[in-house]
Amino acid sequence: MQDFQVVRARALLEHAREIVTPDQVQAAVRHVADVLNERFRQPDNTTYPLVLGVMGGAVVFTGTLLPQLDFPLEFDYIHVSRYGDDDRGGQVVWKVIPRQNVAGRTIVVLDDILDEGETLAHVKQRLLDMGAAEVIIAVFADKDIGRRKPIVADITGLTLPNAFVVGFGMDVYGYWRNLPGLWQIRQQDLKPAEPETEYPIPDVKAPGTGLG
Ligand SMILES: O=P(O)(O)OC[C@H]1O[C@H](OP(=O)(O)OP(=O)(O)O)[C@H](O)[C@@H]1O
Ligand SMILES: Nc1nc2[nH]cnc2c(=O)[nH]1
Repeated sequence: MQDFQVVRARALLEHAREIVTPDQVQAAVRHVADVLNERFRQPDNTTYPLVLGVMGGAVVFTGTLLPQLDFPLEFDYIHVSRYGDDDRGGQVVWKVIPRQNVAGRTIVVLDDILDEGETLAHVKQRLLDMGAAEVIIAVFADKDIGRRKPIVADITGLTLPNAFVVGFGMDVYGYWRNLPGLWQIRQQDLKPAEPETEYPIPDVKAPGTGLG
């Protein structure tokens, strides 16, 4: 079983293409840090933001970014998943909800990727419903999907083409969150879409045919 995992993980990466180098990744994180520092480091700033990393994908982004922030902050995480081990999004599932009282506070939400935007739109709305005064969305990457999204990030590290990527916290079927750069997975290595459930068409006879 473990052999299978290793072989499958390696095969996926063998056919993948690096589209963002580790240096470019670090520059993107630096950019997000610079914008946040500019926003909160001013001497007259009295806001003590609650920074929430969206687990699991944001774990690497969060761990890289936090030591680059130079203002007082409180950190915690929330855990939300929409893709599970799949390469297509489904329902937003909350695994850990915000534990602090967010009412009246400025919240900075950190996530690895803004793709269709469903996850972060949902997270932002929930925080606002809980009384947050302000929700700032900072993403490592924003994917150019060629259509409108339900949310726009306030701070973006870099923009990606419309392809499924892994690395820097992002996984394919659970693999390769640990890569320091971003890799595009070959399209044919992604699972085909689930076929629509097909229901048998009932054999309806016209009335009066004498059948059935
Ligand atoms: O913009 P969307 O289309 O909603 O997709 C973005 C979300 O997808 C990923 O999470 P995922 O559900 O894969 O869980 P993970 O963080 O555990 O990988 C990623 O971390 C974002 O939270
Ligand atoms: N790994 C990964 N997770 C995602 N979640 C939403 N989009 C993506 C993506 O391109 N790659």
